[in-house]
This record gives sequence, structure tokens and C-alpha cells, in this order.
Amino acid sequence: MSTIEAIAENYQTFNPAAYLQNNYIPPLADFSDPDSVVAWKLKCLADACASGEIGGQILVDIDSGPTVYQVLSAFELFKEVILTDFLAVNREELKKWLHDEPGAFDWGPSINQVCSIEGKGEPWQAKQKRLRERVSRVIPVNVHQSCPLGTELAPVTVDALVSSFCLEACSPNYPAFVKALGNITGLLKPGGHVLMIGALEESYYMAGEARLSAVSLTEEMTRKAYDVGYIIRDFRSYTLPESMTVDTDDAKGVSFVWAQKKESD
Ligand SMILES: C[S@@+](CC[C@H](N)C(=O)[O-])C[C@H]1O[C@@H](n2cnc3c(N)ncnc32)[C@H](O)[C@@H]1O
Ligand SMILES: O=[N+]([O-])c1ccc2c(c1)CN[C@@H](CO)C2
Repeated sequence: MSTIEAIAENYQTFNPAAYLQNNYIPPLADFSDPDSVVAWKLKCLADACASGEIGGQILVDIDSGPTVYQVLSAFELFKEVILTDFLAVNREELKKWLHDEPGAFDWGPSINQVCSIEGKGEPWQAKQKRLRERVSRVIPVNVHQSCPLGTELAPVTVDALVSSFCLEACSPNYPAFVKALGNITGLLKPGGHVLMIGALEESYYMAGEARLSAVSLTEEMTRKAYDVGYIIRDFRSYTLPESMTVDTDDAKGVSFVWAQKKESD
């Protein structure tokens, strides 16, 4: 039976480079296929951001891992973007990309895909430059703490959160998943927005030699987690086709939730 401590211990062998290769190159990130799952994720995020209802001062990405695709639309709507992760190795990977250092992962294809979706006709390099300028901090996070960012922002609350493949990938069970959502909700202003991507019916995934357990969530379990304190604005799900099943996890699909924190309970 996993516990929060055992999961944290297991994450010590998480390999960012292996994780990126497993999930962010073809076939999962094959943009020649408009139905590829990463293209679908980017479209979900872009559509929510195109609503005109999301924006403000601070956007926090909870659990960036070594990836930035998840904020490629949302970052444009905020004055400051804060990236976070539990592991120093992931925070270092993010800084490598932010500083355009040798060996950094190439997010160009994902950025180009978002530019196509957004249809503003700008070169992807311009968006990449803007994102690098907009990120103010890369800081630690622990979603199982009542203050997931410690004192870094307190008592400031933020206008929006993005989070992708996080809560289910680091919680030992569904109650802990729901509690972790409650913890990050405390960072959010009333009326603030959450854009969350999650795995559906996944029990494990690999990141190099690390084998991480996940809470297997159905669509209904995912929706239900937002029953307290949120209005769901959009919910979408994607079933992974045979062509996109990989041997590095057993996810059956991906969910997207756009939820807005109620002004008051
Ligand atoms: C599947 S990765 C998600 C990475 C990225 N957001 C993405 O979309 O691919 C899960 C992440 O959970 C992080 N993590 C593990 N335990 C955590 C905890 N207690 N609190 C916050 N994040 C944690 C790991 O460092 C890892 O980056
Ligand atoms: O389909 N995808 O684009 C995709 C990207 C990342 C990840 C998954 C699927 C499923 N496993 C999670 C870890 O819990 C990581």
C-alpha cells in the first residue's frame, strides 16, 4: 500500500529526459496527426484561454515536471507565470529550457502547434521568447501540504492554476487526490480558474528506472473531485487509440477540466 512518503521516495529516481522521450515525441506528440493526444491537450487549453474569461496577475503551473506545453496558451493572459515542481531535477530541466541552454528539450513543435491553433500567424519563436520572459520563478511544490508552495506566495492568492498529470500521479488513493486538489485550491482566488489535464484509468507510469504508481481515475471520479467549491466550465476526455498506447504507462485516456472556484460556499 503506497503512502505519501513512499511515493516521494520513489520519485527520487524519476528521470526527466526519459519522461520527456516517453511522452512528448511521436507518437504521442505527432503533430502531423491532428488527432494526436498532445494536439488534443493543446487545443483544450487554447479553447479555454480563448474564452476571454481567464486572465489576471499571476498564473501558477502546479507540478510542471520538465514540461512547458501546458502553459503555452495560458501564459499570454497573465503578467507573471510561476512554474513549480516537487523535484530539483525537474526544476533544473525547466531552467535549462528557460535559459536556452544546450541539451534543453525542444518545445518548438508544440509551440508551433499552439501558434497554428491560435491562428494569429506569428512565428513560434516569438511565442517561445515571450514565455521565457514571462516566467518569473521556478519553485518547489508539494500538493500534499496544506500550503503547497510553503510561504513563497502567502498570503497572496493567484488568478489561475494549470496542472497536468499531477495529482493522480503522486497521490496514494482517491481521498488523497481530492485532498490535494483542496490544498491547491487554497492558492486560488475566489472566481479563479483551474485548467487541469489528467490521466484516465492509469495505475502506473515509467520515467527511466522509476516506476510510479498512479490513482486510477474514471471520468466520473475526476468530475466528482470538483463537486466541492467549483463550477465545472468545460470537461473533455480523450480515449487513447491503439496507435498511441505506449509501454511506459497503462493510461486508457486523458481528461481535461476547466473549473472555476466558487465566489463563496
Ligand atoms: C507525470 S509528471 C507531470 C509532469 C508534467 N506536468 C506533464 O504534464 O507531463 C508528475 C509530477 O509529479 C511531481 N510530484 C511528485 N510528488 C509530488 C508532490 N508530493 N507534490 C507535487 N508534485 C509532485 C513529480 O515531480 C512529477 O514532475
Ligand atoms: O498522452 N499524453 O500526451 C500523455 C502525456 C503524459 C503522460 C501521459 C499521457 C500518461 N501518463 C502520465 C503520467 O501519469 C504522463
